[in-house]
Amino acid sequence: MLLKIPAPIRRSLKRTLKATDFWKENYTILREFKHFPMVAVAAILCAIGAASFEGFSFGFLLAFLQSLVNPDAPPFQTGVGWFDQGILGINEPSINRLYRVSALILTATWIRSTFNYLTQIYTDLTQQKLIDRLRKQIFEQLQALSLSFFSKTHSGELLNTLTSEIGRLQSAFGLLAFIVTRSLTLSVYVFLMFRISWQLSLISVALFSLLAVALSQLIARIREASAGVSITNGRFTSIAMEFINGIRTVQAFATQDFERRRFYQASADVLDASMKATRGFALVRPLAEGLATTVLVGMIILALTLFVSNGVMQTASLLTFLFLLFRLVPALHEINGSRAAMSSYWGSLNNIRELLSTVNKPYLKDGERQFPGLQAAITFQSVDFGYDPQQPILTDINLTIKQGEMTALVGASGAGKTTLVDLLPRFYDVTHGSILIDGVDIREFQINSLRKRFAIVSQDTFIFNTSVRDNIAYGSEGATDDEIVEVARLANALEFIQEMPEGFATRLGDRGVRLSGGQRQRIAIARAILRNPEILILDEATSALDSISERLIQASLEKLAEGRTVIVIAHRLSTIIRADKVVVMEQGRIVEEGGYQALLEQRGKLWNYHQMQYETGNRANDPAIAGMINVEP
Ligand SMILES: Nc1ncnc2c1ncn2[C@@H]1O[C@H](COP(=O)(O)OP(=O)(O)OP(=O)(O)O)[C@@H](O)[C@H]1O
Repeated sequence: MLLKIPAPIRRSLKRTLKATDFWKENYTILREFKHFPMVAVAAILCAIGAASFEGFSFGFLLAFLQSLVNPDAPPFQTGVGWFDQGILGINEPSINRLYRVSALILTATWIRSTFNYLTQIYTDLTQQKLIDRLRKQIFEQLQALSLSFFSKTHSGELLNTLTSEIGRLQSAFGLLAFIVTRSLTLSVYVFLMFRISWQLSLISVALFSLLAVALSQLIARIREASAGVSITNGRFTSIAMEFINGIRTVQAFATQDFERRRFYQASADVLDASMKATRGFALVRPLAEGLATTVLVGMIILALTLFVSNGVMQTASLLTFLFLLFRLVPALHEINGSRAAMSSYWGSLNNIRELLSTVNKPYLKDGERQFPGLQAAITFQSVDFGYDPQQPILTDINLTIKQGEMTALVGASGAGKTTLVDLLPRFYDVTHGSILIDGVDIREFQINSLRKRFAIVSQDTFIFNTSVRDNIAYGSEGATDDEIVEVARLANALEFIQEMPEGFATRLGDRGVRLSGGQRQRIAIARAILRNPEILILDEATSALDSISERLIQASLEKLAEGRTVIVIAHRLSTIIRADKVVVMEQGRIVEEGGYQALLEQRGKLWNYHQMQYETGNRANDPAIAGMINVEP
């Protein structure tokens, strides 16, 4: 009959096994070692070297003690003739042998120290290389993910993973390396102890194994608590980032108290979670020390009464055994302490693993074909799309955008205009239907070859914290200074750039805080002009400009648009009067389509928008609009 293990013990065993199933769980991270195997192998070899020489020095210590305690006893021998004769000098007087052994102990100790030094160097190198690989892996992962991942994930949490969590993982790896090297030394101690007295060694190993199992329970708890530390840290970074990035809004809305409460709460949550992990962690060392000392004292008494008093063991052997045991106990403490500390990083490990995992994440599948350029037309065929597939944003979109024409999208805020144009450079893929370029589904093209033909000027231009020059040249490597000045002039940005303290070399600060909204937009327009795109998307490109700048830029945009395919989204109808086709959208559907003039004459949706802008006087004085209004209401 099979022995039935009681449920609580079974649970506890399972938990212990889980707590030690380190390799399986961390495969995503550990597989990175394959990129620098030699460094890792060198670290392990040096650790083995250090442990071996530690063993030699103890072996010689035994010989030393024997010669010291009992000079008349037969000399210590290894059994290797040349070594015993030439190095240990077994035929020499005992005092000479003592000198020789002392020299050997010293030599072994120095070699061990050299190996220890090399182990440290190679371990650090392995650690740095691992962290470097992981950072790059995360970067590649973030590059590969579709934008929908970013709309669902807090940027603060991602930043926390990429910086703090990676830092914590670095510490965890340092501890792992320490555990491996110490374990090697430990195994040498155990080997020597078995050589001296297998009975005493068996008892020691059994007692210390029990101690390790008892601690595993505690360590499993620390791991659970550390998940809380990672979560609260992520939330805290998110809130801190929002507070810093949104400081203008916070001050404008006088919400300092609200922000303070949020910030303080997030900080207190980190404190609570950290303390929960620390309470378990702090218990490990005293508990391990108390138990180990009890074992140690018990062993000494046991050895004295059972083995030495009846001559089973020599005093020199007992002394060496105890010396080894005294070295073993702190090494065990260090290993246990490191195991516990490593568990407190488990949450970070989990976090990084989670981010690197490819399961349940939105990716855009790259196509095979090189995009040859637009020849005839882009066609939307029964396209449906939703950021969340259950919630459609675009429904049954059928639209043809002809090469070389200007197509304007008009509609109320939230109608889905930006969403529609975002599908073209494949920021997102359609949920149903397809988008064809000259009859080929855009999913068949290599994403980057497609995106290189586009330039997008949008409502929220991102300005990098580099010089004006580099911001304009972003994405157009190799642009000359003359070209950059020329596009700045075309975008009506030259004047304000030249007035800046260092002209084109002026750094623009985080997110371009040194620029006005209109200036930012002009930089974006210059960037787009420089790209010389085949397909130009203008999403409220001139919305932040005053009417004089707008008209000036409108002229340059029109020049830029010549011979290109342009898709323009604009609330101000004056900017799309010259469009070849106007598409009116409402609630994710196309409700009207045709030439501007023809649509006005139909007196449909566009007419309503036109009327609203005209009647409210919004653009009443706009000569372009005034010129257009040749249809009586
Ligand atoms: N990243 C996103 N994740 C989820 N929903 C989104 C996202 N971006 C936009 N939406 C939603 O999609 C709908 C259409 O938004 P979209 O920006 O396409 O409208 P729009 O017509 O361009 O509006 P506007 O003229 O104000 O720019 C809105 O209801 C919006 O809330």
